[in-house]
This record gives sequence, structure tokens and C-alpha cells, in this order.
Amino acid sequence: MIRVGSVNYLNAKPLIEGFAALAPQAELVLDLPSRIADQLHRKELDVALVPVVEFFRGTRYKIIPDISIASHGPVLSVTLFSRKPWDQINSVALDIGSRSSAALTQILLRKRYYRQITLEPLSMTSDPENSTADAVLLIGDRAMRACLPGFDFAYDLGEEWTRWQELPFVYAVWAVREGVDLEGVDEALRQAKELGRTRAGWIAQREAEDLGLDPGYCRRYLTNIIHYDLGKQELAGLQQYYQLATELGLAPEGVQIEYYHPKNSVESRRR
Ligand SMILES: C=C(O[C@@H]1C=C(C(=O)O)C=C[C@H]1O)C(=O)O
Repeated sequence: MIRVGSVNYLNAKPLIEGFAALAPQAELVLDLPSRIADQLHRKELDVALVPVVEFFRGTRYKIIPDISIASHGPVLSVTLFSRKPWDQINSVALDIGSRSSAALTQILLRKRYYRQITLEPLSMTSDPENSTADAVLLIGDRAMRACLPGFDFAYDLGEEWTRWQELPFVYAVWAVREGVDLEGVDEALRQAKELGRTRAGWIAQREAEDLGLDPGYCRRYLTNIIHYDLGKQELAGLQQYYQLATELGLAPEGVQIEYYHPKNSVESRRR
């Protein structure tokens, strides 16, 4: 049984559309991005949709080609709600579900706005309005629903990144543990992504009610806001993020991006 872990947010649903039927040889676990990453690190999973910073923190993980969760500008679901403008923020409470956007928050504050900041965790159950921090980072479904009128500013971190770097931002990739043979699960994930792309409207309609969100809003989020490819531009954004993360000690240096190739593929037979 191949153990697969995915993020349980709306943005990940198109990547696992129809997956159970496409990969009967797999068991699918859904959880917060941070918990999925920890489970992969503990080898409780074989392949997982992990926050991209956790790919760099892992031991020789391989990426499944051409798939990611990315934004090219505003992302709508990664928001830094703040009581102060960027250049006055001293403390941030970070959504415990996040790793990529938690590191991005620190990169923006330290590298772009030259702030020294203190950090604290924000649990899934605590009310962000009760936090005494200057700003709170929320991601995923919780961020999409949040209004938080007590905070004067709501910064979209996808938008902030792209305005600064003129590159897309990659939040998550499928990471495969070293030495694992996926037995075709990688092909099922590719097919699920294609199915998810064409069924975005159905997914939005299905998920919107549970989330308490407008189905039309969910549709446009899945179709026009979140990008699921991992092409040249996304890789350039990813490399730039990795560089900045290493400079702040948020990721180890010298990690190369390597792709997963099935053991019996033409490419690996040639090696
Ligand atoms: C865009 C998002 O992407 C998510 C953000 C992640 C993070 O910050 O670590 C991890 C996985 C993604 O599913 C989001 O949830 O809002």
C-alpha cells in the first residue's frame, strides 16, 4: 500500500480529484500542510503534497514533475492581517498549518521591510482577533473566510511576492521519499490533476457548501487564481524563494531539485 498525504484545503482538491479510483493501490491521508510534512519526515507517508520549504528541509526528496500549487499574483487564501503597516510590524502570530507562507512572511518582513520580528504560533482553534501580535498570518480555507475587521490591513502574500519579485510563488509540491517506488501512483496523480482541471466547477460547487463560501467565488479561485503547473516561471520563483530562505536560515543550503522517475521508465533505464 502506497501512503499518500495531501493538504485538506480547497486549493488542493483539484490535485486529488478522482484519485481513489485512479490509484486503488494507494491510501490517502488528508491533513493540514504542516502535519502532512511532519508525517512525510517521519516516514509515515511515501509521497505527500508538502509546503515547498519542507521539500528543501527533507532528506533527498524527489518532486513529481509538472505539478504544484502556485499563484501568479493575488492568491486570496494567504493573508497577513495586520494592525500596522508593513514597516511598523514587530510581532506576528503564524498559522500552525503553514510552513511555506510562514517562511514567506519572515522573508517579506526581514528582506523587504528590514524588520526584526518576534514570532508566535496561532493554533487552529484560537480566535485571531484575540491575538496580541501586531499581525496574524492565516492560510487556506480559514483565510478565505476570515474578515477580521479589528485589523486595519489585509496583505495578500501572493500579490506581495509577485509585485516584489515579478515571479510566481509556489506553495506546495508532491514530494517523494528517497528510495520509494510509487508503483504508478505518480501517473495517477498526473491524471487526477488533469481531471481536477476540467472538473473545477463541480469541485467548487461540491466544496462550497461545507466551506460556507460562495460557489462562484470558489470556482474562480480554482480556475483563475490557483495555478497547478510547475513550469519554467514557477521554478524561477521557487529558486528565488529558496535562495532567500537559506539566507535567513529557514532552509538548508545546497539542496538540488530532483524529479521522481518511475524505476522502470525509459529515462531511469538509460541511467
Ligand atoms: C495557497 C495556499 O497554499 C497552501 C499553503 C501552504 C503553506 O503555507 O505552507 C502549504 C500548502 C498549500 O496548500 C493556501 O492554503 O492558501
